[in-house]
Amino acid sequence: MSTTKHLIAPSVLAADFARLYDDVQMVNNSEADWFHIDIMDGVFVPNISFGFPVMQAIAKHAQKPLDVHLMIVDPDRYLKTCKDAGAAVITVHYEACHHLHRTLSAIRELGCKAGVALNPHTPVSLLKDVLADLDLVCIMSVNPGFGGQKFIPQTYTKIKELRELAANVNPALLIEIDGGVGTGNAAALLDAGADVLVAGSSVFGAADPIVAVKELKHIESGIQSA
Ligand SMILES: O=C(CO)[C@H](O)[C@H](O)COP(=O)(O)O
Ligand SMILES: [Co+2]
Repeated sequence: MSTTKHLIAPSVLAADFARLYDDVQMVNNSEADWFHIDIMDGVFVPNISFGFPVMQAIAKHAQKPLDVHLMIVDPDRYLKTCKDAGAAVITVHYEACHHLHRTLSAIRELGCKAGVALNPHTPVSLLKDVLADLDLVCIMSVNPGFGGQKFIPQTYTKIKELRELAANVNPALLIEIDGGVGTGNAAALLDAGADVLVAGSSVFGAADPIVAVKELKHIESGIQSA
């Protein structure tokens, strides 16, 4: 039986913030691999989610790595705070960085995995000269700022383009898809070359979130592994 290689990262943005401890335990007890933590500043995106004190509270009880998605301007200001609050992966937005190579080096110097997120309008080709300095690229399949939005189909092409671009420079690069992911598009995303699936509303909005995670975890890519 082929073991699934892809990772599932439930987005806490879609959790019940009035019962956050219970939702953290749900993720701990599920087959999820990471916690996806969406930090929004109301400037880079037209929404404010939560900050580092809430992230620290999640980290206290989380039994899986925290995959932090910084949707904030000038993220260099908060890299150490983010690390100290428990981040394992820190993803900054390409569109929010003036000196991306320096920011990625700073994330790695903190001991975290370095990720870059691309808005739907941002081509993967812009990452050409930093691909070797990256552990993860988060391809936004919605416009960032809100959960529960409609998946943007152009994402499939972007995944294939990125996989090709990174093939020689960084074959181990993790491609993460964030926004509108569920059982309806997961197999096609894996076929296109995705490694990590972020899922907010399709998990926390499900009748049984544990089952929803299990279904995403056990979805097989249609392409037989070589
Ligand atoms: O980064 C995000 C929004 O900016 C969220 O991670 C993303 O939307 C996941 O939520 P959903 O699965 O409900 O779309
Ligand atoms: Co996100």
